[in-house]
Amino acid sequence: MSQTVLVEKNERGYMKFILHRPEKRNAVSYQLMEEFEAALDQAAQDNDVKVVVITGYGDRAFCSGGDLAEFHSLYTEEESYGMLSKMGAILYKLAVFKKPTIALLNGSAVGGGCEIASACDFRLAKSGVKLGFVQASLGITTGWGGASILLEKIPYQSAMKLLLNGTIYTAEAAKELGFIDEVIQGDLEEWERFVDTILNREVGVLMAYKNLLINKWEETDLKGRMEMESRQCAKLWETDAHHQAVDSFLNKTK
Ligand SMILES: CCCC(=O)SCCNC(=O)CCNC(=O)[C@H](O)C(C)(C)COP(=O)(O)OP(=O)(O)OC[C@H]1O[C@@H](n2cnc3c(N)ncnc32)[C@H](O)[C@@H]1OP(=O)(O)O
Repeated sequence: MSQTVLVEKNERGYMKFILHRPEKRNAVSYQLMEEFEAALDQAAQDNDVKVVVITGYGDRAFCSGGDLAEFHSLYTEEESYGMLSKMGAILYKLAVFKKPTIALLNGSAVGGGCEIASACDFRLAKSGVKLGFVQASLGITTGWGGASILLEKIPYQSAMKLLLNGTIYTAEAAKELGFIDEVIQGDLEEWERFVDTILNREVGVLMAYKNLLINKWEETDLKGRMEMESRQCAKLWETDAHHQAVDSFLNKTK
């Protein structure tokens, strides 16, 4: 079975996680969850790593969210809660990761792909990339805690617009809403300029600032709010509206 998260360490002081399921547009499977969590642990323990960067393999997708085919076998509230809370716990770990994190949107970010991006400290996107919290159009909500995290990061009017509409935005429109920090024109490798200054800072300084956020989120029980979000999503998961929407995606004719 091939690796679903490629890990590259750069001598400049960052570690890149590359979501690697191109035939599924880098959708999140159980295997990917395991490898993603292991990569986070590896980066946390490596003192040379100052920044973690998450991106997708290829130029089509950052991440297309949960693997709709693999997770379609989860039918009931309880079955889906197991999967949702598992990835939710990993995204909490990403949100409270002790060093700065960046989502580098090389291609489409849909559904849970936007939840992963929300859990990072910064979101950079290639010009023209499409993204959206499409869960509402599938009869569910964000289920990995992504809305609770998003509400911590951008003005609530913008967050509610992204979540309630459940539609696709361009990177440029998402920047207007504050979701994307920088749109990269031309060569995606230009993203490195964004971290030039940060990588010159002492790791202790980076971690101390991050710790301020982590303390706040511990005090305001971000973890509990994310678990509640997974529970709410699980209730919607077992509705006909959701199962029909997923059937329709999986049975689409090209
Ligand atoms: C569980 C937490 C909440 C969630 O994440 S719910 C899932 C939300 N995600 C979606 O609805 C994503 C649906 N996918 C898309 O909209 C598009 O595939 C996307 C990402 C814009 C990329 O478009 P294109 O580049 O044109 O690629 P495509 O549609 O032809 O897809 C290529 C192959 O990948 C597959 N794929 C894409 N997203 C997937 C997914 N999430 N789960 C499982 N399979 C997925 C798709 O079925 C297609 O497979 P095949 O080549 O027809 O066998």
